[in-house]
Amino acid sequence: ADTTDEDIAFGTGTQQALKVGTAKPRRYLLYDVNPGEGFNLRRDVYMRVANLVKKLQDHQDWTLVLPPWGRIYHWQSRHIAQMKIAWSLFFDLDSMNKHVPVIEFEQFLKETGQSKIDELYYLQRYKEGWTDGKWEEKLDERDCIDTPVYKKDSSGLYRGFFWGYQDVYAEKFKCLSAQGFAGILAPFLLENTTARSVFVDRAEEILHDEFGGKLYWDARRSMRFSKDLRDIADKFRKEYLDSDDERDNTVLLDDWRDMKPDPGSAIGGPYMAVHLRRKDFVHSHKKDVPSLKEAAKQIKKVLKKEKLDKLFVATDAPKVELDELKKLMKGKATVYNFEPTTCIHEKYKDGGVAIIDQWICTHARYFMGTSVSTFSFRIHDEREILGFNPKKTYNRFCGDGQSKEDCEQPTHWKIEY
Ligand SMILES: C[C@@H]1O[C@H](OP(=O)(O)OP(=O)(O)OC[C@H]2O[C@@H](n3cnc4c(=O)[nH]c(N)nc43)[C@H](O)[C@@H]2O)[C@@H](O)[C@H](O)[C@@H]1O
Repeated sequence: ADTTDEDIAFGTGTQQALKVGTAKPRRYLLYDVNPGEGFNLRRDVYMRVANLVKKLQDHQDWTLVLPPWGRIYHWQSRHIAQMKIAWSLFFDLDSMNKHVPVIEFEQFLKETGQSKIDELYYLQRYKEGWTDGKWEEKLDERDCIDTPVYKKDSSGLYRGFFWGYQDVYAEKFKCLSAQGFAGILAPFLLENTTARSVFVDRAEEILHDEFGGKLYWDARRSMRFSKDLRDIADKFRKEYLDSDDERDNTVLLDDWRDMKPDPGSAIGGPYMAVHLRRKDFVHSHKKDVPSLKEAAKQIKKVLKKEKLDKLFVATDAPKVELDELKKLMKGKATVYNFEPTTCIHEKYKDGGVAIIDQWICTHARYFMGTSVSTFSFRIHDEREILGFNPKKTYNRFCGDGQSKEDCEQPTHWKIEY
């Protein structure tokens, strides 16, 4: 079963001498997420798929192809080109590669020398929902529930958005009803198909194999931000917030696998940071998202308790709201927010600016986020990785008039090393 094309070509007599030729050819797993999802949920889906690749790697040589960034609803700066963005603009690919092999989509095109994806599977739920009210893991080829976003052209090839690469097509397309953990796809990919490149779209349909387990955290820890973005954020910390890694005890070792700080060892810079998610959250999470007046009240309470007088605000709020918050904080704290230069904004785009905000929040002495925002959750993880005291991390704003019991604080997820 392990015979490869090379073995056949060279015949069995030369097999001994050509051991090197017995390696199976590299297979590629591509994936994408529902277009409506935001940046930080997409990062979570990456981790699920990365750990699927980890599983596949036990059997065959699979490489994960990273879906170019673009067309994200929240990236609203229309004057900036925000398509076909490489992962390396945001993340440190060397770090990610220490967990599983990953390449950019353009590298995939180069390596395969064509614009073809062999097989495309579009994940969807089961039309009938759970059978007998029971949840079970299952995976089946089914008719598409919704009208497919990929269409057959006159030569029988499947065309679609493919991240804006117009030449790209898939040779085969199927809808796949999936209910279960990411690993459910492993037997399917190993046994039901021999295609060299397989694209799984709507990968958010599958769940983490072991949420909060060692592999979960390995994938998470490997997802370091790019050095450029960290440097910009670090410069801001130093210039405005009296914060640097030596003093704050947040030194980053070159290799994430070597990092295992004692919980509570990271002190952070002498400022409080908040992630104040506004826009759609103001309406969609009304109960849990405070008015600006209430937010200011809650911030002041912490500043007093923590004896801090600097506040860093990360927010998607329009300028008028931020100005209002600044007014409300007058006399209690100096308020800082990161405003990119045109050059930084154009180069690193809305995604990069958001990462800079996250990295500054990560290094604060005390952090308070917004309920159920994945943007805040990723800051929690980052602070956990650096070794902050969980009491200074897992905090969130409460809604106006929300009782303490109703304002459940975020869960503390401990790293499994
Ligand atoms: C309910 C769901 O909420 C999810 O949002 P949620 O988890 O907060 O978090 P994200 O999935 O990251 O989406 C929010 C996006 O808004 C921008 N944004 C939010 N807060 C900040 C901030 O403090 N600074 C900067 N620079 N940008 C911010 C940024 O582009 C970020 O990726 C959405 O992704 C889903 O589409 C859905 O709406």
